Amino acid sequence: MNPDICRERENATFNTETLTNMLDGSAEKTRRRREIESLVINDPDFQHDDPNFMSRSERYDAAVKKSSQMIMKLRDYGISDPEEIYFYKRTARRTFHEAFGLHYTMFLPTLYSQCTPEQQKKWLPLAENFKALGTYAQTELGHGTHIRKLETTATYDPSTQEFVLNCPTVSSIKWWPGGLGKTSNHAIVLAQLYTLGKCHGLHAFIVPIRCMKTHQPLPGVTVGDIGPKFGFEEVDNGYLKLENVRIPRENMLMKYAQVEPDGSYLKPPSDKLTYGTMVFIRAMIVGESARALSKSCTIAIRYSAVRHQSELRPGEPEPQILDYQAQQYKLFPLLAAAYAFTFVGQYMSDTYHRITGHINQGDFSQLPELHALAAGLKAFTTWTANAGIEVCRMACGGHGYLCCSGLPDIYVTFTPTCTYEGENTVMMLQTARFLVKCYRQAREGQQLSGTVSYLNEQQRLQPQPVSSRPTVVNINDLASLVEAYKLRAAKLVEVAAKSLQGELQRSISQEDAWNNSSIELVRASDAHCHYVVVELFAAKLSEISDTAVHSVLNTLALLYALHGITLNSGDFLQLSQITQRIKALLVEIRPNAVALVDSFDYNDEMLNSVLGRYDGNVYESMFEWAKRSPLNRTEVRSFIIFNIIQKK
Ligand SMILES: CC(C)(COP(=O)(O)OP(=O)(O)OC[C@H]1O[C@@H](n2cnc3c(N)ncnc32)[C@H](O)[C@@H]1OP(=O)(O)O)[C@@H](O)C(=O)NCCC(=O)NCCSC(=O)CCCC(=O)O
Ligand SMILES: Cc1cc2nc3c(=O)[nH]c(=O)nc-3n(C[C@H](O)[C@H](O)[C@H](O)COP(=O)(O)OP(=O)(O)OC[C@H]3O[C@@H](n4cnc5c(N)ncnc54)[C@H](O)[C@@H]3O)c2cc1C
Repeated sequence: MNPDICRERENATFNTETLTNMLDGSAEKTRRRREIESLVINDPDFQHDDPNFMSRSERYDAAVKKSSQMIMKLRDYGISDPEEIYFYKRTARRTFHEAFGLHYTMFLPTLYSQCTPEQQKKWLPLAENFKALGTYAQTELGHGTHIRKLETTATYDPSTQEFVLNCPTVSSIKWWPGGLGKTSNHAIVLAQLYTLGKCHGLHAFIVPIRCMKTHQPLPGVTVGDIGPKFGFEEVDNGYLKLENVRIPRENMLMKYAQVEPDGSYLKPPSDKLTYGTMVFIRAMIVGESARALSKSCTIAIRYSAVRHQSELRPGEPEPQILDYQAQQYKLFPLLAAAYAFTFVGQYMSDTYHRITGHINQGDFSQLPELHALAAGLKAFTTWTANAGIEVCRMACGGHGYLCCSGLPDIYVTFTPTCTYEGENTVMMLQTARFLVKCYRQAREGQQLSGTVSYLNEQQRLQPQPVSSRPTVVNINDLASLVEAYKLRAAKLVEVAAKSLQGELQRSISQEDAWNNSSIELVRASDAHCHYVVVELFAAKLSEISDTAVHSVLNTLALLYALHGITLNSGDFLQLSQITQRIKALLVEIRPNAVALVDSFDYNDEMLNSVLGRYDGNVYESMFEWAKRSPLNRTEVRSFIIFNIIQKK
């Protein structure tokens, strides 16, 4: 064990196991998680070479093999709890995605949430036993964001009681769905529903695309892989062109909307229920932001504890780079954000399941807030985590640029979360739409609830414009900082609403007024989400009984809130002493930095990083890793070069 990293652990002021248990929910949950992870770690079937040493085809084949092995092994172990399956799979997958990913994350959830009981009886056994392997085909070449304009059509033929699926133009070709290129034999296809000559908008259909016996594309189906991407090497994101493909009427997901045998259409309680799977994934992505950022912080902070570089005081030994204030200022606010997003991810998942429980009982009243919250927090946390992973990579110097650091793979795998499942700017504008509506309701005296109730508060407190109020902040008191974030959010929502109003008074259209206020609208959503994150971090602290853990997390929460103020000082009165206070907090966190990342409890196999190894033996591991590179398997290439040189 590296002596530096041992010393770091001796200096910690709290028990990492206590914090790990808190993050897992209990000591028993930690035990069980580790037990499941060890099933993968000790399984020779999952010991393979680094995918970075493989070609794309080899990586795809290895990923499909691993997906199949996981299915068999989970059955053999009798692991069926979704959370335990997730622990098992994320340990086996490490940083990488899997070709079956969309089957689990979107195909199955869509069947669960949008099929009638009869349809579930038919499709769930097929899908749960992987006979029907599916993806979620919504995006087309011409449209990803604006789904009301998707062009694929599903036209009902009452004479045969079938839907005819068509991609009428090049721009209507389905493009991007994960697992579509080679893996899936079915797809949930989102298409414009036409029946009795009328278009009823976007609906979901189960479309067989490959033969379940031969895996060959079915008649009328053109399907394939869209080619190499920035990352996601294991995932066969694909294209799908449907030409007069007929499916039975029963293949339209009819929990909410129906087409009768004669072609008559029964409308759903809300036309946004078809969008439900996207809300689910957005809500879950918040937790993924926490995991990507916490893994990156674990790697960068452990490495910074063992890396010695430069000279702090002449004549003294080279210090650990973690002792540089500049290095602490890069990493510790991200460490604080990783903890904040971990708690927000838990809140978002709980809120999603609570509100969808009400929706399943027919109460749709909280759907707008769920959509706004999931959209905003997905955008807010992925933007922060995406930028943070790059900061962690660069904080590791040249070695951070090596694949064996794990950081390039974390980055290229995580970064599309800012685009897919709702492009982040578009998501922030969706949240803004909800906030402006709530602001107007508060102005009219309506009582708001949930995360927007502060808009009532600000109206009641003082009627004059929020933006004119002084901001007095006690920078050592988290409750006071939460108030500052609340006031900032209220102020920026008011600025955006007033911008819209001003544009409308110039008598331009609602749509142009909206577009001309987009900058304020996005900033209002960002401020709202930032307030929600700070508020939830503070609320979590009140649940912690262990004084040592409470103290270290309180320090992190203060750092997160104060650092956020310096990043947005234009919105807050710039409090000159904040920078000094931040410096003092960095010093406070320094002795606990390694223990704080240890508490995330990532085993080396999952972290997949020679820089972030638990034992800190970085250099030895890097050299061993490099020697395994395929380029080093033979000397032939240097022989070729030798020949070229001889010939000159
Ligand atoms: C941007 C919008 C939301 C706009 O939708 P629209 O129908 O044009 O609605 P609008 O006129 O803006 O607003 C009308 C109204 O619809 C509401 N609404 C919008 N979306 C939802 C929802 N999901 N749940 C509940 N309500 C929703 C809005 O809040 C509006 O409500 P309001 O009228 O203001 O009361 C939509 O086009 C959209 O969601 N675009 C993003 C598409 C997307 O997320 N694609 C993901 C494809 S799958 C994928 O990427 C997989 C990733 C891979 C992986 O996970 O591994
Ligand atoms: C790795 C990956 C996996 C994917 N997997 C799937 C999948 O499994 N299934 C699936 O159906 N799709 C999938 N997608 C597609 C993904 O959902 C879309 O790419 C995403 O929804 C963004 O849509 P777009 O590509 O059309 O971007 P665009 O909307 O064209 O975005 C381009 C720019 O236009 C801006 N813009 C667009 N509309 C507005 C607006 N109203 N106001 C302001 N600015 C706007 C955006 O902010 C952005 O800056 C995947 C994509 C990726 C990268």
